[in-house]
Amino acid sequence: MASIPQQTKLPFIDFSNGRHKLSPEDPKWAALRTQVRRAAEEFGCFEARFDGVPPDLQNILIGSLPELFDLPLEMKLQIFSSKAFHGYLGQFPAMPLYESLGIDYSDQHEKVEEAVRALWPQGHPTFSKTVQSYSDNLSTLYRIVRRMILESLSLEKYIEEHLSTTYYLLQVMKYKEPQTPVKKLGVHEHTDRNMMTILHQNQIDGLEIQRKDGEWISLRPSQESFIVVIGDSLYAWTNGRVHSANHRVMLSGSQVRYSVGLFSVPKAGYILKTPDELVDAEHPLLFKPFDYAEFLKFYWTEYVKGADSSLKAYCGAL
Ligand SMILES: O=C(O)CCC(=O)C(=O)O
Ligand SMILES: [Fe+2]
Repeated sequence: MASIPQQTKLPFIDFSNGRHKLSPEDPKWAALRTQVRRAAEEFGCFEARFDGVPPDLQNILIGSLPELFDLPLEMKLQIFSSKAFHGYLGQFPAMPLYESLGIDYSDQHEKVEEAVRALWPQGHPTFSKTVQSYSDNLSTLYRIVRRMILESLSLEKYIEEHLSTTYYLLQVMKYKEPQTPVKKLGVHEHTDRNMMTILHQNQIDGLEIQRKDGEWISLRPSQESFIVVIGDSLYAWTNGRVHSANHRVMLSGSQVRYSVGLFSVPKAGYILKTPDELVDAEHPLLFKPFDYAEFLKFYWTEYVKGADSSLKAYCGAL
């Protein structure tokens, strides 16, 4: 196959649709779907403009993060969850700038209340409401992208199953100011393990995405934009038809960076299995069926040992 020169910029896809929710009946749906498929295949990532989350809501959420991260460490540790990578993460010697807090089922009122009460025993209605409605609004973009990818593979029949077997985790992140003109590590390079992640940041850049040819691109998303990242679970489910983007955070300067990620995560007990339609002589099965929660346990145990904790090491089929 002739090699196509790689774009140096991340694809930008505009999902904004005024007062109407974008739907498959919309005249521009098919053209957007082509862009999504191409970006998912080539980069595993793209910048999205989406007007389904009011800018105020984005600003209130990002604006509430200093108060949250200023809480004493003991309080933040309260929402440490038993699941690896959920709850409070931070104090890593290898990533000293990074701290994050995750709220499982962040589109559901009771779950958010429970997490918030661990931080503020009296409750914090503004924060709870913001988290929930941000997750709820942004999940629409997730559903649109997911539908477009499945349609582009002629696998519409799996859409409902996909949506009912994943849940949302909202992770908020803080990166301390590095105080240096030379870039310092915020988060080491990785692929996301879940299905898909939608990121938003304050105006401090730092996210970098690796192209398939190995080059790193520094992203400069506009203030209203989101960055959509495909994770290993969707890469596995599609038998490699979409790419999961390797990415990292590198920071310089004297300002604190805050970011927010909405992660769509397969529910525990659900067995992720590549549909037979995507397996043939040209596309041999890449991964055996797996339970995501079990994979995460494996990931964490192997990771702390410094061993290969990739999805391939866990359930690679080749
Ligand atoms: O802070 C960011 O923009 C990205 C963080 C990230 O890659 C992650 O939490 O998986
Ligand atoms: Fe990530």
